[in-house]
Amino acid sequence: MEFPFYKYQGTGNDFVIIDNREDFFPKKDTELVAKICDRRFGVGADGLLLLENHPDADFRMVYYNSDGNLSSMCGNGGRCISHFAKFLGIISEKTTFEAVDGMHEATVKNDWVSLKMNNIEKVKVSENFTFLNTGSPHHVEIVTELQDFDVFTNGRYIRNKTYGKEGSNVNFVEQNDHAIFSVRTYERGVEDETLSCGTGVTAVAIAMFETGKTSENKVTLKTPGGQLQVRFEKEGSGYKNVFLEGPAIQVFKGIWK
Ligand SMILES: N[C@@H](CCC[C@H](N)C(=O)O)C(=O)O
Repeated sequence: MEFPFYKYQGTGNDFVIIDNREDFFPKKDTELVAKICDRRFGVGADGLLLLENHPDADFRMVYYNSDGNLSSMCGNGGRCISHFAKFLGIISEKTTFEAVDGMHEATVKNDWVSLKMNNIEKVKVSENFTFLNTGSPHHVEIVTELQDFDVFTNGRYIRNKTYGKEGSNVNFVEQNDHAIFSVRTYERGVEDETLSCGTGVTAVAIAMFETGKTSENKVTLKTPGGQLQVRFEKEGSGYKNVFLEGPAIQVFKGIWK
């Protein structure tokens, strides 16, 4: 099977995106998705996204992790696929699309994408960490000397030990200033550190607000792949109007053979 694909990156979180409006892609072929995402035998990516038709929205986003399995929401993927929809001419500046966690709105201005995330209902604060679901599950833990921290070993341990079979993404954080945090993330389904995670930095911003590390509701998150912004409003015990903002870049187009 031969088909075109596009390579995208959003702060170094990289994706293969396929225009599947004609429904040709074998969606249950886990091995094919994993092979396309393989960095030696395939294109190489943290995940694969399908853009599909939707009866009431501009499009549907289908997200696979690089292990080939369908997963929960991907924030950077949502920003990249919105940029791709504009590139295809499906939308102009604003879009509404459906992902696995429901409807999302996004605004695309050149290579900058603002994505509205779902409301966050519950934030679980424990002594050493915070856990919340921003479309995907996230463990957030403050560490010292983040630059030298062993994200792979500690992230994998926490992912398996604390969260069992389902697992969780694991974010390690260091505060740089009142509303600036550095973040490194171990991603479930990639089973490695990625250069950035959109639902992860969203979780970090809210966890830092919830635990009083910042009183700002607009937070800058520095990841190894670049900088993202998250803004939000607190409502009761949850959060609404949560926006993830940053660059989304089309890197190249190719043909899968
Ligand atoms: N990179 C993503 C998160 C993708 C989902 C995650 N790997 C999971 O399975 O929970 C992002 O930008 O949010």
